[in-house]
Amino acid sequence: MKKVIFTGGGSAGHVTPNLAIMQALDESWDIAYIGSHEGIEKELIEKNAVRYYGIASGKLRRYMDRKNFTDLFRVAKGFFQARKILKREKPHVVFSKGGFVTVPVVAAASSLGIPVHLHESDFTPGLANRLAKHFAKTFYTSFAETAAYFPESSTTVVGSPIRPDLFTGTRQQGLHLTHFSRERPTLLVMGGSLGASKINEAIREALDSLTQTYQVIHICGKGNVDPTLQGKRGYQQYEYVHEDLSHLLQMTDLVVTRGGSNAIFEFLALHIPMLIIPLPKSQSRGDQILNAQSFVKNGYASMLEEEYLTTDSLMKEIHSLYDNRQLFIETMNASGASDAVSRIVEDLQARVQT
Ligand SMILES: CC(=O)N[C@H]1[C@@H](OP(=O)(O)OP(=O)(O)OC[C@H]2O[C@@H](n3ccc(=O)[nH]c3=O)[C@H](O)[C@@H]2O)O[C@H](CO)[C@@H](O)[C@@H]1O
Repeated sequence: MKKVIFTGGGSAGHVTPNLAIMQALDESWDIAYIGSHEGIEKELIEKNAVRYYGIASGKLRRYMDRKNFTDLFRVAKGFFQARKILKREKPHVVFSKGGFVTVPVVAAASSLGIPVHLHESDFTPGLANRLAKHFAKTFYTSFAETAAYFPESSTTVVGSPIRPDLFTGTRQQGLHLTHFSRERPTLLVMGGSLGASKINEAIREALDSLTQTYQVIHICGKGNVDPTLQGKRGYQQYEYVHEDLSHLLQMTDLVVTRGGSNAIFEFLALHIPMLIIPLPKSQSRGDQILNAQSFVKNGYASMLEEEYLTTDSLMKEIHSLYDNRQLFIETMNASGASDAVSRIVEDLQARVQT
């Protein structure tokens, strides 16, 4: 039997592309997963009935912190745990999606001569993938420009691996779940898989004005549901949405989102006009700003930087996006998004046959 081990975690963006590829592999494949003990990947993968191994994982930081020392030990521990799992499982190939937990896994795979395929979702590679690339043989990117960071001869621009079931929702089911009307436009707010407190605050401050025009679905992240707003007319909150997301997307007319690569490629594939409010440089390496700028340049999105986020600017941008929605939809329609999943699956098949 052909065997592949997937790895990736820390946030859903490092897991959902793995899920997309797993769903496309036929029954001739045996699949297992290595992630951290407590990350979101554990829940998302176990829900899909895939064999899951947790290993120790440490955060890799670019700055001085006392935890760097203890985390180095955790990474080393993770390496030996991963090696033991890989020796027992003997996969033909490891597929790595990024996130800190993947570094010891790909290092262990490389030490055992197991080929590693690696996918980078963001416009510029994160620290984990910058380290992991030294242990990988084959590279994939979502953005064309990102290929420059990897060896030319073994890198392919494939786009983002999107879960096939995200395309199978129905508007009818979405309306049923939300109890919304089919007459009014629906705005979906998605602040990244872990939520975005700044976006949550801004949306709630603008809620009375927003609900005069739109019905609002707000995915606000774990622990961020506001109980005082439960039952408010035209407003539905969710911490995180699993398989029902496809239905909510089918009834969505426009979206306000963080600049996480997977989310914005999904909206592009579904032709949903988007206003991106990227995670600012003060809280990140600025990758979401680059993701967003690339989408704005291509005419797929508009962008509002967090430092300019106020109730007024938010309302103005949302109305302008809605007024110009047809233009965005036509540009996204013409973009001809590539089929990342098929390309990666073909390569995995070929790897096992060689
Ligand atoms: C804070 C942080 O470090 N964010 C990073 C993280 O974002 P994050 O984890 O938010 O990742 P993305 O926005 O790329 O992807 C989120 C994924 O979760 C799914 N989803 C989300 C909410 C929900 O309720 N249900 C659901 O299924 C989305 O459909 C998508 O597939 O990884 C991305 C991909 O490397 C990066 O671009 C982001 O900068």
